[in-house]
Amino acid sequence: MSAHPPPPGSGPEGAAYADRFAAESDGMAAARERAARLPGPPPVEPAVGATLAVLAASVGARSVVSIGSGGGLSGLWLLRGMRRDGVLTALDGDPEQLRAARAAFAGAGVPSGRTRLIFGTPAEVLPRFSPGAYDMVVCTGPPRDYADQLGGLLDLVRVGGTLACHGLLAGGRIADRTARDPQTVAWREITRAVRENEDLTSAVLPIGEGLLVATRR
Ligand SMILES: C[S@@+](CC[C@H](N)C(=O)[O-])C[C@H]1O[C@@H](n2cnc3c(N)ncnc32)[C@H](O)[C@@H]1O
Repeated sequence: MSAHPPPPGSGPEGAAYADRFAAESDGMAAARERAARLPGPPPVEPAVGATLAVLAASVGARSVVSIGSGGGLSGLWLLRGMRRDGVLTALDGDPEQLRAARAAFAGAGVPSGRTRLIFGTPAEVLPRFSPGAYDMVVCTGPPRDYADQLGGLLDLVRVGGTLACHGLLAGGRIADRTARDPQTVAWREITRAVRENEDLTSAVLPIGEGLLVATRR
């Protein structure tokens, strides 16, 4: 199938507008500043955060798992969209990132009972979670670190719930069939598994570094 030409308004100007449209709270701005001082990949762009919030709201999310808490920015966006009694479970393999996420949630006035921060990798932590018990699972870490756990992550999502994975368009290599670097290979595995899963309806949203979304039918 041939690709359509990009519509007017897409590209950098469209992306900048989408980020401006997604107004971040003071707590989010503080979390972004704190995250910028940490080593490691940057937090999600405002437009991606806002999309995560919309997805959380659209599934009436009460329970969300976030793989790769980072400094808590995506968590704050998710909490904005979740029900007021919802609980966000966020895990990260870096204690410094978890500390930053804890500070971000406290600084934004999030009641402590609404977040559960867990140190560990998906492989270590997933066995503790109940299959089918989550309205949404969000992955923002490097795909190599959870590609082999994708089945387990999908099992967490209830029928009608949503999986969102951020970063697949970073570097523009996924569409390049000759690209063989480990991150691109991991993204290919993830996108193929999601697209071929008949229990999922999926799409790629070209916002931020690319958001793969899939809803369990
Ligand atoms: C892009 S950052 C997350 C940004 C965050 N979601 C936000 O928007 O604020 C990716 C995070 O994944 C974490 N991470 C990377 N590999 C991991 C692994 N194997 N297990 C758990 N966390 C991991 C990193 O420590 C980092 O904090």
